Amino acid sequence: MTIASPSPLLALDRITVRFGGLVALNEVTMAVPPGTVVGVIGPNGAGKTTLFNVICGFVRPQEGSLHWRGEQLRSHSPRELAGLGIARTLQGLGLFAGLSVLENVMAGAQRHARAKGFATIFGTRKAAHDEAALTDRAMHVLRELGVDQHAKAIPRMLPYGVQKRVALARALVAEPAMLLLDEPASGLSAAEIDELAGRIRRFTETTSVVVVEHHMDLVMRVCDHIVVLNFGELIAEGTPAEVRADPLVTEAYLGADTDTADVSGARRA
Ligand SMILES: Nc1ncnc2c1ncn2[C@@H]1O[C@H](COP(=O)(O)OP(=O)(O)OP(=O)(O)O)[C@@H](O)[C@H]1O
Repeated sequence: MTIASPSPLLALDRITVRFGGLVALNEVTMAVPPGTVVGVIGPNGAGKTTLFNVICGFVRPQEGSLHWRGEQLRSHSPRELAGLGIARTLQGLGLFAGLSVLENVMAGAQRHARAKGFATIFGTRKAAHDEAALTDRAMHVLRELGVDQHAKAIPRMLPYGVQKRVALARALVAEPAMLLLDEPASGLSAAEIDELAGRIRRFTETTSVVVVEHHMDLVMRVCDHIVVLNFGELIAEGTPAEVRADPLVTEAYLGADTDTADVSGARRA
């Protein structure tokens, strides 16, 4: 498969974002075909988060266009993502502190239900039925991610890796056509990253995934296609093997001050 496959779910065409005089993204073009994992990588300040925010509708590009399922998104907002079939996890976990794990995940499902127009009217028999269905669905996703035993817990009392899975469950419960993951590996142990890699590959049975990630090992293992940004420019793209072999990519990472500068994809101890 190549990125030029017909009918991508999401297509970005020459997206340019400027913050004052700074060009955070310069004519970046990329596509996300159905059933694929697309990675966005690049050194610090390359424009990854800005790209993620453009897709989410947090940042409006000055130039260029986005198409979702062939239709142009002119001024979508983050609130409209669920209705489009897009779910996201953010760098911060973004879990509701006062809600249990199950309630957090149900909040994700309710956002989806509202977006689909199944408004819940509390106190009716239908509402009780909807509530039960949402609970079932939320429990099912928690079970799939191996954290259902924590359903009644308050998230902050749980290990960070478990909280990350809860945040993932909250995104997945909406049954998105596309899942946006911002640094899903950050703060996880090597064993947890292994598990996450397997899980992301399994997601492609039902959803496309866009992953913005510093952790090179994860990106190289899970992505079908990788887009490399540097100073807002798309400097390389291709399969993990192509990106790994691209001298421009190595050059961009040289001097990068993080331990993620190794683009060989070799696992670090
Ligand atoms: N709201 C903003 N206002 C001004 N400049 C911004 C804003 N957001 C990002 N930038 C700048 O745009 C450039 C790209 O930033 P961005 O956060 O997208 O990079 P990144 O690749 O996600 O970096 P990192 O890996 O460090 O998170 C940087 O120079 C950053 O300082």
